[in-house]
Amino acid sequence: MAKKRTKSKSKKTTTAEKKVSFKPSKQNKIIFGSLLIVLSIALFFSFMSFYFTWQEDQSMLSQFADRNAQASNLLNKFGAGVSHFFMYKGFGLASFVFPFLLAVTGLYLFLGLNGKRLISKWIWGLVGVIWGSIALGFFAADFPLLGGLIGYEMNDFLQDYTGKIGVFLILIFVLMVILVRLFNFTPEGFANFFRRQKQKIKSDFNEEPSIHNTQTINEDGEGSIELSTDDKVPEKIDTYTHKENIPPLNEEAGLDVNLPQEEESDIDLKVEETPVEEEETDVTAARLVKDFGEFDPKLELGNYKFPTLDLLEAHGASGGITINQEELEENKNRIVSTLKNYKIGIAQIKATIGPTVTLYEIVPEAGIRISKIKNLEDDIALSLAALGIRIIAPIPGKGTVGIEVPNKNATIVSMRSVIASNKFQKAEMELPIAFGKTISNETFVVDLAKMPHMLMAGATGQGKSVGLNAVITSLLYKKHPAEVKFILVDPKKVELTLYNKIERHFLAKLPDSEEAIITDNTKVINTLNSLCIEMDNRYELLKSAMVRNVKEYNVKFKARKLNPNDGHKFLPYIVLVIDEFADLIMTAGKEVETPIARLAQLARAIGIHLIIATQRPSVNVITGIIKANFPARIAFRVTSKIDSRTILDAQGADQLIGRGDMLYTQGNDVTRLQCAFVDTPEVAKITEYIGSQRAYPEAHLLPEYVGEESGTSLDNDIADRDAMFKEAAEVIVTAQQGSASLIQRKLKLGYNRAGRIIDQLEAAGIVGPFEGSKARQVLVPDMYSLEQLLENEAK
Ligand SMILES: Nc1ncnc2c1ncn2[C@@H]1O[C@H](COP(=O)(O)OP(=O)(O)OP(=O)(O)O)[C@@H](O)[C@H]1O
Repeated sequence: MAKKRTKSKSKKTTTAEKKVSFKPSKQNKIIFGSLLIVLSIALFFSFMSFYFTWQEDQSMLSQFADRNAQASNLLNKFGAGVSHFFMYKGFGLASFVFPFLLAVTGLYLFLGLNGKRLISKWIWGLVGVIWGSIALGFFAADFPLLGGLIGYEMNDFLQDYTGKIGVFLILIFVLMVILVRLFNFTPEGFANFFRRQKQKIKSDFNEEPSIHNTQTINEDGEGSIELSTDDKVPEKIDTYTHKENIPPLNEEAGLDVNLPQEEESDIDLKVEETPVEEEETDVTAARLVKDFGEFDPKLELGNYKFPTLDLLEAHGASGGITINQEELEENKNRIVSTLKNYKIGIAQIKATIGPTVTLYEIVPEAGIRISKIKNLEDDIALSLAALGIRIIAPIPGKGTVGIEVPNKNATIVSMRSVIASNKFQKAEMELPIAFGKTISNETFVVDLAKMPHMLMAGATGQGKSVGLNAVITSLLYKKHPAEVKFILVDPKKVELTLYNKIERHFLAKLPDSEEAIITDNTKVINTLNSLCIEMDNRYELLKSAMVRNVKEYNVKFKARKLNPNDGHKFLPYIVLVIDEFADLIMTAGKEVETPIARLAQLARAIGIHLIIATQRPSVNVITGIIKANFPARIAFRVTSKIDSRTILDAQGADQLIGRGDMLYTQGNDVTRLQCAFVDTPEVAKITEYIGSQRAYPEAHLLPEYVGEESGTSLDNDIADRDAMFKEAAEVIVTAQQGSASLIQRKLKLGYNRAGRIIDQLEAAGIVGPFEGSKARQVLVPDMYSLEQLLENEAK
């Protein structure tokens, strides 16, 4: 019932929001765009014909309503009237800018382009109209139609104050502003342009010899290669040959004389050309951004609404912590008297009240050894009759010793309160996670992208699943579906199933799998290997884009500096969550450890982050290699000191009180936190809210991974070989790297075909057998050996 009610509620809100939205639909944009284009054509023809027919049509203007009266304008009375208004009474010749602006606006709407730049086009257009009409206003006495009435009046008005020369200077200044702002005019650019023109004119005198020279280069072997690249940039050839022709020998155009000089001029040429080429890509990108705006990855789900706060419960803790003064005093007195029993004097004591634990910071009297206090942990716990006492001696960065004492009545830290906190809302992080609150009741927000991977462990029932939900929820509240994708592995089959509803928004899966959430351990191996392929692909993309990490890559892609035709695309973050990692290691063992370690080592730069959770924090699960690559670790309560050491390399997790009480470390410091509580019904509501919105057609697809068992056809039948077999073999041998993704990339093939070719290469003895996530060994050392091998086969 309750679910139904929330469903209908969310439906209601979406329809209400739909009504309020004034955004025109795509169809309306096309219709309106076409109208503007037609109108602009009509205006253009009206204006054109106005110049020939205006005198005849003068008398028509007063007879607009008379159906029998006809005007000579191409668009009859409409054309005559509108043109009279714009051209005669308005801005004269400059009015032609209006049909142009209307046409551009119409095209933007018609093609559904991003209209951000349109406003500036209109502003500059209007500036141009005013400038033109004032400038042409100078000729109003002889040709009144050039500047129109407004142009004349404005010119006259300005002349009354500044005189003719003054108006002229003002116009020159405004022209300068237009040139600089609109056309990026610079004195150097102007000089370059002038120089280029000069060279062009010079070369026109030497046309014949220049043809001669190009031919010489063509005949030369190397020359022909140069030419093919030059073809794209014809200017290069021109400059190249023109420079050639500048020497005084132009009349004879002796080939031998000219060629050595080529080298000399080449140096000049390179110095000039290189920056121009660099600028070219930047200029193209800037032009694209100007015309279409920055690339917006969120556009496809432009109407996506982030989950609202009211989907989360306050858990009765919105008012903050209730301080029990008596409890505070009592604990303080007990601590002081216990220490006194052991002859430890206290100079000062201070309490910081957290949601579950209160920290008593003491400054011992001079001469007291800190280790003495540390050893009294159990005695203090006994005298306070409380579980979960932890002594931090000394507190890092402070000259004090901390004693953490659990509160009698712990306050639940609701997910709602941490999500609503300023710290989270204003967090400028790539993947912000609001874990909960610290001992001083501050919201604790960290960036998963910086961690860059996280290990979460704790005995059963201590809050691990809630912790995982808190992490995922944080990201769902902050990230658009285009920006982050989750891969969820849930061997328990019940913990993460709720996220099925957001499969087409936020989840990623293998192309051939039905379920996005992986519950079968054997399938995890394929997913991990596929992620390794994704990682390799992403590294290739980063390399070709010449950036160091995914953030820079996406910035460059958004600025349209990377061409999607070269395989570039917006790269969302991928977060792999594995619940019950111990279970996975038990069933799949080494096979998963290797790709996980590889991902953990290399994936940070390319936006793949791993979160693994386990309730069995033993050394054969959390192995050295895993630990080394997971610097961010979270420990919920564990049963033994050894477990605590396995997770954190420090004790303390055994002294936690459970129910979300946790220790977090990202290197050296260990922070005690109360994990935010998000209950299953809340997660259900959030996923329902997201799931009911428009989604992508399917879950984000990971690269296909062809496992060992699928490469069965190892028969070495030459006739059955792929048409690209030889090319692929050459690629593999040249690169000395036997990977299907290399073939895929270089030969632009699908993964399945590339996989088949790799199998055929294996059958032919060119690459070695499958070696998990590693590339196969290449058995042929060089191209010569390859040719011989293939020739022998053919015999
Ligand atoms: N942050 C929290 N605040 C308050 N209570 C919590 C918190 N986290 C967990 N709990 C309580 O502890 C119970 C168990 O939590 P949870 O299901 O997350 O444990 P778990 O470690 O995942 O257990 P298992 O390993 O069996 O899945 C919850 O039902 C809840 O009542």
